[in-house]
Amino acid sequence: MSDVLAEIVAHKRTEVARAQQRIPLEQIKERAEQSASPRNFFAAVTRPKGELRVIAEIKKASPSAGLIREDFDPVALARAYHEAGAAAISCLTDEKYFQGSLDYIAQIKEAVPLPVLRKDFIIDPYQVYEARAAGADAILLIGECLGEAELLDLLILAHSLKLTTLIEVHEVEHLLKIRPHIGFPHPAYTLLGINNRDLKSMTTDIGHTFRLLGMIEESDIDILVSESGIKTPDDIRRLAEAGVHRILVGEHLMRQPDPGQALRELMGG
Ligand SMILES: O=C(O)c1ccccc1NCC(=O)[C@H](O)[C@H](O)COP(=O)(O)O
Repeated sequence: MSDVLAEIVAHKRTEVARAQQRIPLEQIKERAEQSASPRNFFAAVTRPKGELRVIAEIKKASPSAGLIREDFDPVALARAYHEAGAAAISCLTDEKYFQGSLDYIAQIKEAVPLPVLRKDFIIDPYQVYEARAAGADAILLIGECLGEAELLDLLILAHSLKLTTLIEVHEVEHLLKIRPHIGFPHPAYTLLGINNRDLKSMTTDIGHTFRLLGMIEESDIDILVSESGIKTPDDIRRLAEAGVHRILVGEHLMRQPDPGQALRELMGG
């Protein structure tokens, strides 16, 4: 694990412990069970087959870039993304490193009909219940942060709560670890993400998706999401030529004066 990821994960453990003191596990479970049924994130991102679907990200800051957008209104951003044709929204909920908030999810869902991903560093079942209680439709699980048994436990829990899971990897060894579990425990709830961001060098390269593509079954191409460092219509054209039609874009959109217009241009007008 890179140093930055190790630091974030260590902080998450203390954050989860503190959250459990405020709201005990039994209580957060009850809240999760009482919350409205999730929107279908999986279907929004994978249908129609073979057509571009964009997960547009709401992210104020990041460890690699610092503050990305000063004029930050998550609801206005969600509306702009929806009007521009985003298939779904990814919302950073980590407070310390990304200046996000779990509260943004409910605010966004009240404003737009799109499904929303809780983009955070999930390492504990408590956070899965917390995500569902906050209104999330999907959660991110990062291969680099989780052992195989932990990953399977979290996948089973997410599925029992009807949440879509985006399992993301950067390193080949972690792709090898998760590959046998793609589609587990149910094929209509799991997406596979290749993150083009190298957290050791803090650089992005969409060539990383092309390098790992050969290790992915052709039948899984429709659930494959290329994430990070996507900035131009040409990036999207190159990914589409390789059969990759699902993408997640954050920083490029967040840096533009008009993120909705930037998304339209990125998607080819
Ligand atoms: O972005 C970072 O600096 C970062 C650092 C440590 C862990 C994760 C990090 N980013 C999360 C993401 O991968 C991106 O938010 C997401 O894939 C969108 O990427 P981009 O379009 O390049 O903003």
